[in-house]
Amino acid sequence: MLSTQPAGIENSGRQYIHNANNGNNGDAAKRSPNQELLPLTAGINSHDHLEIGGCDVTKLVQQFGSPLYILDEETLRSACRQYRSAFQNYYPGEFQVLYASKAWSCLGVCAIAHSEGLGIDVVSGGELYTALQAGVKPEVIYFHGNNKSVEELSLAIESGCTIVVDNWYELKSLVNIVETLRATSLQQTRIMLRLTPGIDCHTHDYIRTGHLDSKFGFDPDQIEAVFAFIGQQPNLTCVGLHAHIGSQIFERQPHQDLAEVMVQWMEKAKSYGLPVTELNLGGGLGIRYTESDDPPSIDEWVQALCQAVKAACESQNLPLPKLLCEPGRSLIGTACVTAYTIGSSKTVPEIRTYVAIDGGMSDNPRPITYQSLYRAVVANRMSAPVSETVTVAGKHCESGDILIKEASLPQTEPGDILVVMGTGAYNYSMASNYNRLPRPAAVVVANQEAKLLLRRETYQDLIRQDCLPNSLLG
Ligand SMILES: Cc1ncc(COP(=O)(O)O)c(C=O)c1O
Ligand SMILES: N[C@@H](CCCC[NH3+])C(=O)O
Repeated sequence: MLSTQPAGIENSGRQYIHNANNGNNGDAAKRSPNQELLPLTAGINSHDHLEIGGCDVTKLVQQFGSPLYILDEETLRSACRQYRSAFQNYYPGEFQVLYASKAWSCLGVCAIAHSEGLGIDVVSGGELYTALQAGVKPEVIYFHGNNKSVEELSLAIESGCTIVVDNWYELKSLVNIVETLRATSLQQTRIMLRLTPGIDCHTHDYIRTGHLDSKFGFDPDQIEAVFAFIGQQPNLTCVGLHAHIGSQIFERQPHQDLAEVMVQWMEKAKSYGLPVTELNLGGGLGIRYTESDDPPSIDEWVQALCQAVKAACESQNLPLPKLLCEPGRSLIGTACVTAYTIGSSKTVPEIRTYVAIDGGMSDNPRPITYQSLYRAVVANRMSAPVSETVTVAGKHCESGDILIKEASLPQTEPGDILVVMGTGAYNYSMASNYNRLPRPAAVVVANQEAKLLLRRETYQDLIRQDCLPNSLLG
């Protein structure tokens, strides 16, 4: 077995692998994954290679190919446990943590989250199907979305999951569908209502959702009419209210404000006779993508949320609701890295050096979409001194296909393995086949073993859906 140095060692002058500055580097269970750059099990082995889950990253690439998503099971499980234990510590009522599977929906990830006692937030028929196929119980699946189709709503009703109703159009369609389905079988359908709370937060415009000018949810001026309407529906049980204000948030105040506003709406819903007992305050806790990112820990975030809900309920004299939250990024973001192989490079004198990798915007569209920042290390020479600032470019036919504009790296050469950190959330799930690149494989690593989570796509996969009418053949 290879000997391993802890990844938290101070590594000055070398590649940046020092994890969070929270003083807990030795004890993985206490480190909040969202405050780290690398997965909790990251280390350097005696070959000077990056190791994750006891697996040499360079060898994983040899075995499974490149690019490769590498998911550290311990980091994901630890984040799930930290969410649940924080609720146990700070919330005297019932609670349920959901994994927002939009961050990365696949069978293995849903199965891990579910095995840790988490439910699943889904936002499409495809995500719902994936969660069900992973063995997730419908009682802990919550179905979101601002334009669910009739087919999706029917699937949701038949599965028995809870539907988070987003707007009037959906509510009225739901009433009709439930009525039709009821002729054949059917219990009451559990719904929650998504409200637009009018709360702002500091994050990228595209990932803010709780401000008034948002496509999601019922506006405050519609809510009472919605409560009255639902009160008349014999087949729908409105069990609670939901709001989500945005993603990659480092402040705690917006969620505290949200708790206060939502508890007031709970009280109002009750005054219309709705049996609301559940309150879902969404996700949104940010993660550390670069050294300057400083999110609160999972524990701190949950504590703030719980205290705000308790205080609001006390002041309104309301019983504590069953409290739900639905984080995505802070559960899985840091648990995964992407390993690429370095190929060509190009120096534009006095401007920059481009170093190209064998993936790019198709496996990680976040930099081109949100100007997101990432950090990387050369995994096959971990103690090589950092000596240059280069621009890491993808291989797509697109000038904006730049993964990292200014990466501090040792001198690189073709064949080096570049590991980009923090790629667990919204990478695979937003991946595409642009330029007909096959999507990479993903492995889950633990205890020196790597198992396939997603097979690498083949060229055959790329044309699987293509049709070639005879009339087009010459
Ligand atoms: C409704 C809803 N819930 C949960 C999430 C998960 O957010 P995050 O990944 O920031 O925790 C999102 C994404 O922003 C969302 O839109
Ligand atoms: N896709 C976004 C997050 C959106 C969250 C969903 N509402 C990101 O990559 O940051």
